Amino acid sequence: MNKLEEICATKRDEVAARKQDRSLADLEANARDRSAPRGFRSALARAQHSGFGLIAEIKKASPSKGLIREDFQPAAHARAYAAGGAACLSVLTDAPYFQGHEDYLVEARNACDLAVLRKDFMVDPWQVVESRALGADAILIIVAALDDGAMTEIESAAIDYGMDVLVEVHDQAEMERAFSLQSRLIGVNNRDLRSFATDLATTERLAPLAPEGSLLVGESGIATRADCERLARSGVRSFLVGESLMRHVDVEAATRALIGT
Ligand SMILES: O=P(O)(O)OC[C@@H](O)[C@@H](O)c1c[nH]c2ccccc12
Repeated sequence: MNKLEEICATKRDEVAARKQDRSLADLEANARDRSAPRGFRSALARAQHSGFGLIAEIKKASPSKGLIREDFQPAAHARAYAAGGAACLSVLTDAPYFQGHEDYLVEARNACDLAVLRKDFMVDPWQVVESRALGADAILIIVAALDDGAMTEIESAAIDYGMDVLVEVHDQAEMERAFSLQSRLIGVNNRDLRSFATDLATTERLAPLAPEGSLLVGESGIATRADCERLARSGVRSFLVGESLMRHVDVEAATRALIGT
């Protein structure tokens, strides 16, 4: 079993346990009661029209690096990212591998007016309803983690709630599978979730293979403005950045230095 399969197996158990505590009807009522999602894709499109679109990630720890940030304060990080010019946020909610929590998403979203992606491993449409009930504006679909049927079902649930979907691919075969989805918001993960090796050339190689009209996001291993400029040369003007920003003492200044003009 590779790491991604292991994470997804753990997630399936977690979701089965959560389903015991929270009825779908209650979650649905909660999700429907919320005001409309904040536009995630539209915020990126706007930002990358005149500069770079940044999805700034709130990430406490990762399986490959362990604890990234000691003084972890989701609300303060969210405000610093917003002040530094991020277009949207991503918040890790997976606990076993990333030390994330749903509360971090709620705290971050309440602290600013940016649209927020729930960064977790979606294996069941039930999690989409849960995500909307928490307030998430967008979800992630990791193509490598799902078969075509599950991928489509999860996407349909998100569209049903008016949420945006970031479709994550890591190789050509996954990019080809992404064509069968409706979302044209495609993230190319430079990190191989099976080995955790990171290479920015992944985005350069896959960007030209994306469906017509896609908004592309370069994900993982991006640390400097030069990295953003490098990826922009292959037509990618939006980025998902976590660790390198989280490690700075002054997160707002680091955000501005990464994408500011
Ligand atoms: O911290 P980095 O190297 O800037 O990467 C951010 C983000 O791309 C990464 O956290 C990520 C990309 N896809 C994922 C899927 C699950 C968990 C995490 C991720």
